[in-house]
Amino acid sequence: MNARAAARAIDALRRGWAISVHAADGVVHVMAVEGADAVTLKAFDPSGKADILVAAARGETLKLANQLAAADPDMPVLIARAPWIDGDVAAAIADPVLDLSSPLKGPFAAKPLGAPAAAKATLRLARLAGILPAFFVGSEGSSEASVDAGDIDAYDDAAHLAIATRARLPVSTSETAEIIAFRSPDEPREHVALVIGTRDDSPPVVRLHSECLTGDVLGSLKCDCGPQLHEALHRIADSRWGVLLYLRQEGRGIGLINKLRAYALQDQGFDTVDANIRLGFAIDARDFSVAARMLELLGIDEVRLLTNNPKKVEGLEQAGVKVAERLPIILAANPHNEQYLATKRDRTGHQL
Ligand SMILES: Nc1nc2c(ncn2[C@@H]2O[C@H](COP(=O)(O)OP(=O)(O)OP(=O)(O)O)[C@@H](O)[C@H]2O)c(=O)[nH]1
Ligand SMILES: [Zn+2]
Repeated sequence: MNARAAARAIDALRRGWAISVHAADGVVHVMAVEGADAVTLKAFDPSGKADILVAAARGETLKLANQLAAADPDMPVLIARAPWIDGDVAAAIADPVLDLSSPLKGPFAAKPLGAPAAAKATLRLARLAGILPAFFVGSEGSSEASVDAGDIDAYDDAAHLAIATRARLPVSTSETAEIIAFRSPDEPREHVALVIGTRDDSPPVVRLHSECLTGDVLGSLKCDCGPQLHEALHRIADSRWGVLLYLRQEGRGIGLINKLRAYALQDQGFDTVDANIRLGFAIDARDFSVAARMLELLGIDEVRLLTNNPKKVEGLEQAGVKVAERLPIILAANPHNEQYLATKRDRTGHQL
């Protein structure tokens, strides 16, 4: 397994370059619909015959299903290219946010997938690259990067995460806090831990906070991230000792731009769960093994976890961290996040 190959493929996709994705059942040559322009598309697909690969959920909105959907509901859908599907139509196929402003014409037709495992691996790359899960699929041609399905899993593996550096960081809740930065050679996201208080043998109060640029930095009222972050720092500072893990898992792991696309869908009336599904992503794409690895590197094997999300407890325990206690972290709603919190309670099992 070669995480470098995945890194190159992700970089190429974000630049709009063609890549090939290999799996046991074959290979697909793809270019992200989102990254393509008239010139690059012409070079990739001179005769305008490249089909379009989309996530299962997007296929459903377009009233299409893959031939293997009965066995695997997550199986991507290959849309047959028709002469009227130009670059603009392809962009509208890729991006559900455009559904209201450019209603899709259709009818679309699904084609059998030549290499289902390679197609699924391609969609996993879309999430890692933070792009829409929609690709032109060309016939054999030159590609800028070549990646194997196994390489993609290696990229996501937290095993290579290591402590890069540490320093004192006085913060408003604790003048004696220490910040510890973590890095993996495989992928560019740098996670940090803030350790507060004096370490002893008791399990620390720990908060796993997933990055939310809009909530943490801009004071967004659409979610509860900013207030939860500050409340967590206070609760940790009031305990004997504790750790805040700041995880670079923006948008529950789909990236900032895709999260903002989910917000645009929320503007159209979809809730946070349906918006993710409509974009073609999991409801929650996070993997808490990164957090577990950070705790391991800090020498912590048992925690008192500040969360309302039972999946965080499960995720940590599965990754080998004992959760001695779950500490709720409940804050007052505001008119903009009332519905978001209700959806967390009713659809994602948060104990609110
Ligand atoms: N995709 C998506 N992500 C969102 C949305 N609103 C907030 N987020 C992201 O959700 C994450 C915040 O989740 P957390 O507060 O860590 O955890 P949680 O799952 O809500 O559980 P708690 O520990 O109970 O707070 C951040 O990465 C936010 O960017 C949304 O509408 N769509
Ligand atoms: Zn938020």
